[in-house]
Amino acid sequence: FFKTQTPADLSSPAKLRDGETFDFIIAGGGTAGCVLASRLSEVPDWKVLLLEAGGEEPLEADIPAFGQNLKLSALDWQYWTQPQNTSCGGEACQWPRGKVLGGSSTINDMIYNRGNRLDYDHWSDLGNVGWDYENGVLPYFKKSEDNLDPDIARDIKYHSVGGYQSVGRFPYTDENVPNIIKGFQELGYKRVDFNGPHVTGVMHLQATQYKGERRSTNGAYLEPVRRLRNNIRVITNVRVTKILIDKGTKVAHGVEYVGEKDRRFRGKVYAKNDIIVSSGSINSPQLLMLSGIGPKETLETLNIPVIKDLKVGHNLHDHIGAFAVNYFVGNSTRPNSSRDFFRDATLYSRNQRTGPWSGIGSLSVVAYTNSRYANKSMDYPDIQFSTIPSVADSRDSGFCDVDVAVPWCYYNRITFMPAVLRPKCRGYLTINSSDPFARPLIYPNSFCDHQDLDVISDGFKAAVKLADTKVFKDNDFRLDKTPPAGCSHLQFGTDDYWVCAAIQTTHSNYHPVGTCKMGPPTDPDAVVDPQLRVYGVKRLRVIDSSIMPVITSGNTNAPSIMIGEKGADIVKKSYGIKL
Ligand SMILES: Cc1cc2nc3c(=O)[nH]c(=O)nc-3n(C[C@H](O)[C@H](O)[C@H](O)COP(=O)(O)OP(=O)(O)OC[C@H]3O[C@@H](n4cnc5c(N)ncnc54)[C@H](O)[C@@H]3O)c2cc1C
Repeated sequence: FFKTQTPADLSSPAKLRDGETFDFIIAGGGTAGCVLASRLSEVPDWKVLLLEAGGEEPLEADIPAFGQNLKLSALDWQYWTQPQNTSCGGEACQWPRGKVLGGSSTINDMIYNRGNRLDYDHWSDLGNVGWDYENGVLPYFKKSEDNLDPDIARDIKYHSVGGYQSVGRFPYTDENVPNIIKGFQELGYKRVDFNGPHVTGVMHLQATQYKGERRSTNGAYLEPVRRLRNNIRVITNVRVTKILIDKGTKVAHGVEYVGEKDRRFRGKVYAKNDIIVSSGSINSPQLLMLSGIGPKETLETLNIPVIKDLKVGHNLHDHIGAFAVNYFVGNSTRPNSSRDFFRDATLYSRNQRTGPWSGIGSLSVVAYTNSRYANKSMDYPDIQFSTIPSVADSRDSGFCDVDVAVPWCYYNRITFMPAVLRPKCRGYLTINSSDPFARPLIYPNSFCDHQDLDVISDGFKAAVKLADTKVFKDNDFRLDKTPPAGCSHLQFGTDDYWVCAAIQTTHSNYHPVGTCKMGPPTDPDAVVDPQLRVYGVKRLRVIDSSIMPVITSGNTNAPSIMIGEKGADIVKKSYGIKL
């Protein structure tokens, strides 16, 4: 599935000539990289090169319900963590990352969530001048946004129309979605727009989509401009393997690249202005380390000459969830026959992107609540629920003979997955080879601190309460009390049971951040300053999700778009461009 690429895409590296010079080089065409390429190329005098290891975005990635099939496909770097005994039952956890134009915004679940205003005020309090909510980041969320839902867009303090990134509710909603929302409401959750003034509560979420099709940042920012502007070059299937930095002056002046499919294809390109690393939270730190920027001990062991000793790869954290609370759904949305399936295919393809394929099933609901540690008076919840659809018995799914996952829209079970929004634990990632094609080693250290287990346990308990609501009973949502492997000796619902279930069924929310931490000069762990410049190296910046000093309290795609937007203005300003 998703293995095909066009001949033009595969031959893209040949369009790059060894030794060429540009004004800016961006390493990585993901969420932030596409935003940057689009915004920097607004300056007609600047020649911008975007290098992306993956290929062009395939049409299949546009279908919302098919998101599950993108994981472990050729569009995914297919990372796995190192096994640790406090998570994923002691096994490696799956950490997908987009390897395609648009990066993770091309394979993600499209949930549009900016996080909490207090997250950004905290960044600012840490010394990151200019990154507070009201004046520092809200203007950039709004600059990017083209909100399609009039009931949300009318709140012009928080929302806007006319930006590159379309945001709105999916055209299709199945009958379970309003019932799930009602269930949360019965428990006292308020209906909110969590991208607006109030966060704690439940929302029929908005997504990075346009009329039933995914809008990655490639589709939103790059596609509309790349063929109209002759000062932007986009090269796919090329991996940046090293940043070229003068050892004496410590000035970054170019990059080495290697063809992703044909490694004989290689060369160097140069930048008159900045090199911008936008390779994401796993690959950005890897690229810096390969280039001599990182922990001295690591680099010396691998005989990589040290340019700058920095805590690259540290401060790794993510929203950690677990699959411990599942409900069978009375109103199964599975197709009864192949005829139903083809009806849905026709609705989607011929009927202007309508029908079940134009949505993501129960995943359209997000709710926020507080654990015992959160201050309830602050509207700063520390638990987020995702409502993940699945087929209870995939052998009975009608898809068993096909090598694809069941689309999100067909399900008879929902996992109410709480995620720890502000984890105490920090992990790290490192390299054990100077080969740029070797995989970095990821140590998330999830649930290393008991407080994180307490928070998720409070989330499980809150999710179980839904079973008592009238709407869940009336609609035959049945709590599945089957214990996860390794927990059957414990009584369902006890504290020990929840701790066991968290460790056995750990699930990343796919939001790793923090590995090239932004911080003031006084922060010994900082890799970039608040202008996103790498400490100790000139003309080198990191602009992507890896710079977050502390993870935002929500999904991380919208914040990565904001970082791209704000980063572009920071760069423009530093070169005297009037904004
Ligand atoms: C499966 C999945 C589901 C998710 N669901 C959601 C969701 O619903 N909502 C949400 O808000 N967030 C979601 N996220 C998280 C969100 O998408 C990411 O936080 C965000 O996309 C990160 O943006 P980025 O620019 O930092 O990195 P990325 O978007 O990952 O971009 C990095 C890019 O750099 C390229 N690259 C890497 N190394 C090199 C190299 N050496 N040379 C050249 N190119 C390179 C990569 O191929 C990639 O295109 C999800 C993520 C995943 C993986």
